[in-house]
Amino acid sequence: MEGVDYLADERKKTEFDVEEMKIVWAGSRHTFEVSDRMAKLVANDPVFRKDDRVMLARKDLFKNTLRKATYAWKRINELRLSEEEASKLRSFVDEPAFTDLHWGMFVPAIKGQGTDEQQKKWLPLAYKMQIIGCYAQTELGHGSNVQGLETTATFDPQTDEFVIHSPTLTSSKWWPGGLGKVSTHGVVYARLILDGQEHGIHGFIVQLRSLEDHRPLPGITVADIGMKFGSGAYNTMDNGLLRFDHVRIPRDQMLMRVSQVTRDGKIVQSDVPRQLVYGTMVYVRQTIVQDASIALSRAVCIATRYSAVRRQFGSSNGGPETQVIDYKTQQSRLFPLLASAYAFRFVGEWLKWLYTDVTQRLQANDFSTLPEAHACTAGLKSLTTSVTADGIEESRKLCGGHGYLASSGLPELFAVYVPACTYEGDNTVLMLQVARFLMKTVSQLGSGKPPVGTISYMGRIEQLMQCRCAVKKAGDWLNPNAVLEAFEARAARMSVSCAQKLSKFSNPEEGFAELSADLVEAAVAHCQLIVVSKFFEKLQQDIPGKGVKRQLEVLCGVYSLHLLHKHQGDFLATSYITPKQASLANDQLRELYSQVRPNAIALVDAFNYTDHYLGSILGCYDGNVYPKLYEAAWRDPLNDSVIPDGYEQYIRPLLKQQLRVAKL
Ligand SMILES: CCCCCCCCCCCCCCCCCCCC(=O)SCCNC(=O)CCNC(=O)[C@H](O)C(C)(C)COP(=O)(O)OP(=O)(O)OC[C@H]1O[C@@H](n2cnc3c(N)ncnc32)[C@H](O)[C@@H]1OP(=O)(O)O
Ligand SMILES: Cc1cc2nc3c(=O)[nH]c(=O)nc-3n(C[C@H](O)[C@H](O)[C@H](O)COP(=O)(O)OP(=O)(O)OC[C@H]3O[C@@H](n4cnc5c(N)ncnc54)[C@H](O)[C@@H]3O)c2cc1C
Repeated sequence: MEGVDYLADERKKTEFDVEEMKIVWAGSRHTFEVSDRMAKLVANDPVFRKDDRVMLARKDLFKNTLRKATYAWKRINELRLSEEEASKLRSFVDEPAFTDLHWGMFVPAIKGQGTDEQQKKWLPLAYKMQIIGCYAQTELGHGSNVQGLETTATFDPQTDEFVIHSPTLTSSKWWPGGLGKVSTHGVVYARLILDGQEHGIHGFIVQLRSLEDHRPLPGITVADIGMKFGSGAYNTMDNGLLRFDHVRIPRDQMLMRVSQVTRDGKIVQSDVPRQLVYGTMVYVRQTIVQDASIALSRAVCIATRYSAVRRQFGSSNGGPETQVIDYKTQQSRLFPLLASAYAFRFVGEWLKWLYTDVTQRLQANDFSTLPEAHACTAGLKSLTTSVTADGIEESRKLCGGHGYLASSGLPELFAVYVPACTYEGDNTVLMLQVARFLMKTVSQLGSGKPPVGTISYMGRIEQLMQCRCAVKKAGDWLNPNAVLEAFEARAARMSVSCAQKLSKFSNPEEGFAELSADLVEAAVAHCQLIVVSKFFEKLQQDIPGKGVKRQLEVLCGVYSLHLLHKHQGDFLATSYITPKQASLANDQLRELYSQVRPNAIALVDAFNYTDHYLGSILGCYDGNVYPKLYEAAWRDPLNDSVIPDGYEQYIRPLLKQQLRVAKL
């Protein structure tokens, strides 16, 4: 029935101010208002419809994305939207497109690695989209190992140019988004060669296609790499391959903030550390952490609303069956994901602050916090995307059979999201970077340089190695200090244990390789500690609104205690807690689930997602799931006719043949 809210009874149970929670989720009233306005603008514009997307073949899918992306750009200009509004609008269009890489990597690469003059030349063109750019780093043979890239940029002093070349098949650029069919330019990463000497990997702005007729420029071979995981999904994006045959570019198209090449072919290193060539990746990893909370909250919103609508078993005297959300098993799978979405939102907010802070310091030539920023962005990108990808799949299972329907929105969300575990750094490779940072920190303890920031707990290493958990009853696990000490002791002890094992190897690199699985576990423990501690820090802030802070405390408890329960092997093995204390943590966790239950629908309403953005019948705001599923089935092209295409050709002859067999 039109206009009836089937979740109204659920919403009546709410114990907190949802409108205020929306502000907390958005980050500020201003961000909430911008988001809300942009989401509605997209939802109310028929050009941005997306319910037909899963039916489209690749070429139509791609053209459809071009249409939407260019229409979005037209609206951005017509409405004179700010950068913040434009970026929100693009995200609510909710379709991976070349514009993600243009705005998300090409522009930041020029901003971060270009000199002032280079920025002055290229950014205005990019801002007006008079050129469209991509980020061309990965090659067919090398992705994770950036130092192993094979594309060369050889300086020719005769002509004052670089010659960009792909010497082997494996040096072909492979994967860059937007490259396949759209980009006119790319920031291309290549080995710098000066007078026969190699000088590491650097970024170069290379024009790829003509601005007149879009044909590849001489010496350039470029194409799409082909279909990817899932139908629809990420196939809206033209990930590309690219080969260079001695392509010449002017010397001033090498991005020269980190190192400069002079007219006579000499390299001059600025004070800036060489790792800044990787700066765009640090920036993007930070944005990916923010995206993780969005993707996870979408899945959780769908699974929570549907779990309140769906009923199975437990009917007595002909009354309604039990809502599946009331099953403790459903709660123990769903509520930790709900809590994780909030936890990732807050750690993402903090990481954005950390990134802004490190950027300002870099501008003032203070490079001291760069290693921590690298470790935090790498580790949190890895942790949050892994949990989110698994969480989307778990949400699909939480919706039973209907979760497998495309109209649930979950299969497409999963297919679009899951490469986040790989792009911008494979998650294991990134955790190993965190492990290196941890081992370096442990090795420097006692050197007089106290660890700071997220690693400062290591400064209390002696206390953390010896302390024992003081919890005596379940309620003691609600004490933030008890929880924090548990996570700190676990992380510190796992790192120290790895460091001790490493010290037994005469070759540290061999030791690192041999112990890498343990090192990844220590890095995960460290990253989980960061998320838990940033959640607690959020709770220290002034949070207005009836019951809002209380709900967040409950979610923080769920987040930390479900981790403690899941990883109790770590906590027990490092002897910080006893089996009894582990069991008390689980008792407290169950109690917290009961506190989440009446607020579950309101907690996902606080994400403020429009039905358009969610793109899910199971997650629709009014909970009127069954009629919508029934109607959607009839819209499938297969139901255009009662007798399917192919009946005469295949089904009828088959049935006849079976008759003949039966007669024999
Ligand atoms: C329903 C439908 C819609 C649903 C929508 C849902 C929403 C989803 C959002 C969708 C968004 C879509 C957007 C998609 C965008 C995709 C973009 C993807 C782009 C890419 O993938 S670009 C390519 C990225 N490539 C990588 O990340 C490569 C990974 N490898 C590396 O980073 C390095 O090579 C590695 C692993 C760090 C090793 O480098 P190496 O030089 O060998 O380094 P060492 O280990 O020797 O370390 C040397 C030294 O440097 C320090 N270091 C390393 N990296 C950095 C850094 N980045 N910053 C600072 N310092 C760094 C390292 O710690 C070492 O320091 P020491 O002090 O120990 O010497
Ligand atoms: C959808 C998508 C979009 C992308 N967009 C872009 C783009 O716009 N621009 C761009 O330049 N690139 C892009 N990429 C490429 C992406 O950045 C790389 O695929 C990614 O960095 C992983 O590198 P790889 O493919 O070489 O993986 P590999 O390194 O080959 O990984 C394979 C396996 O080896 C393991 N492994 C590798 N090294 C180690 C190690 N040292 N120790 C232990 N295990 C290891 C990994 O954990 C993994 O299990 C994109 C990729 C995808 C999937």
